[in-house]
Amino acid sequence: MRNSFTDMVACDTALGLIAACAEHVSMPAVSVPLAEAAGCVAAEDIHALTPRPEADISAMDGYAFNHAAMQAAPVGLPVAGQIAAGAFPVPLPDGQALGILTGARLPAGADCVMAAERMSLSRTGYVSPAKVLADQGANIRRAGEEFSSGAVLLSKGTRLDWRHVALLACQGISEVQVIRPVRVAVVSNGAELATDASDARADSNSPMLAALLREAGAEVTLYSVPTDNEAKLSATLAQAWTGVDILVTTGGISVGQTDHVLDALHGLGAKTVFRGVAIRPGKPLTVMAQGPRLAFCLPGNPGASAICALVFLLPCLRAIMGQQPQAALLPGVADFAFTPIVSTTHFLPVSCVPGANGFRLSLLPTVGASDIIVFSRANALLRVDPDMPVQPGQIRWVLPLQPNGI
Ligand SMILES: Nc1nc2c(c(=O)[nH]1)N[C@H]1C(S)=C(S)[C@@H](COP(=O)(O)OP(=O)(O)OC[C@H]3O[C@@H](n4cnc5c(N)ncnc54)[C@H](O)[C@@H]3O)O[C@H]1N2
Ligand code: MOO
Repeated sequence: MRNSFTDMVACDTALGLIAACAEHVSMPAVSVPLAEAAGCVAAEDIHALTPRPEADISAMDGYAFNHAAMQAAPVGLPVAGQIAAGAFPVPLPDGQALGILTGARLPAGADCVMAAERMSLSRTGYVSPAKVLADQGANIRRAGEEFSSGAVLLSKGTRLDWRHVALLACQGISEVQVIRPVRVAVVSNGAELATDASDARADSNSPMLAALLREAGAEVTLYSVPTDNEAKLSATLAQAWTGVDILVTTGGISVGQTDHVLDALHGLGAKTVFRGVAIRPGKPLTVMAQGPRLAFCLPGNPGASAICALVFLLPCLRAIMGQQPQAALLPGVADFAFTPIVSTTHFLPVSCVPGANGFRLSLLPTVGASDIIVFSRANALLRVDPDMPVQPGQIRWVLPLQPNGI
């Protein structure tokens, strides 16, 4: 089978087969300290334990008083004391005002707060509005106005970031149930990766894939097999696949005499999910499975490896971790034409920059599947299906390449 692409599948067929495999893989929930939860995926819906604010509180540093009492007091109300956040206040004494600080709980009996700079304080200790009396209820943040107890704060499958950390921290939550990160082993191979090879090449795919996978929330272990020896490759693949959820290989899957990855995986009992995809670049992409454990065999050409990881591997990872498989796409207006070759889905690195009518998409010059630098010049990836040639002026949707969007 190694030397054949006769059973190559279409792009969407490959995505469908991967999605079906991902359904058989599930990650257990684990508890992590909130401080370490950014980047993890929530394993359950999280509900508010308490309303926010928990009680009626002051929105200003100023004075709390009873509106009717202030209205009826020609020289204002005597200030009986001060309430700061952190202490439970005594009820407002009848016919008096209390100094109050931002965030402090409103004392029973008070129904209005005015900012200190809008009040006059007499030498005798009476406080009154400097100009106009604020409305009843002014400057009070009501209990539960942001959310009530039991409200859904975040849903299962949410990838946590600083926003969710703040939300959970305000509830006093210090531990979160998250989906255990998918464990991935990345194995590069090839005699040219040996540092002492007479024509040595640097391994750029392993660090690239590790960075992509870690960004997506995976736990990554790297292995290198800097030789074309099939037995050594097989031994490392067996070791790498033990205890991980996904094995990722890069290189050694085409039709060359030294391309041993697929045979080695067969030897380890793996079955082919698909061999080859009608895409460019990335045609040799092959996925294999052994029970619920998946092996993504990516091409060695760095550009092809990156695109296969972005388009096929990361959606699988997200699905396994309970997230939407497809990352959000952005619309832009193409300023170029591109005609795909027959029956082939192309992936084009493009630049996506703000223009007069939304984002403008421009094709970047590339030398093809081996190109690395084009990904530093591009900030998005455009999928072009065989029946959807690109025309200038057309709106097309692109996948942002940077983790924080464009
Ligand atoms: N007769 C054919 N030859 C090739 C075909 C084909 O259909 N018929 N397909 C081509 C395509 S498309 C691709 S893509 C490559 C994929 O080949 P492999 O996956 O077997 O990759 P290698 O041959 O091992 O390496 C290709 C290229 O990539 C470099 N490489 C490999 N690993 C790394 C790494 N970890 N970091 C950086 N660069 C790496 C390697 O040095 C080669 O230059 O096959 C075509 N050939
Ligand atoms: O598809 Mo290969 O991945 O063109 O270089």
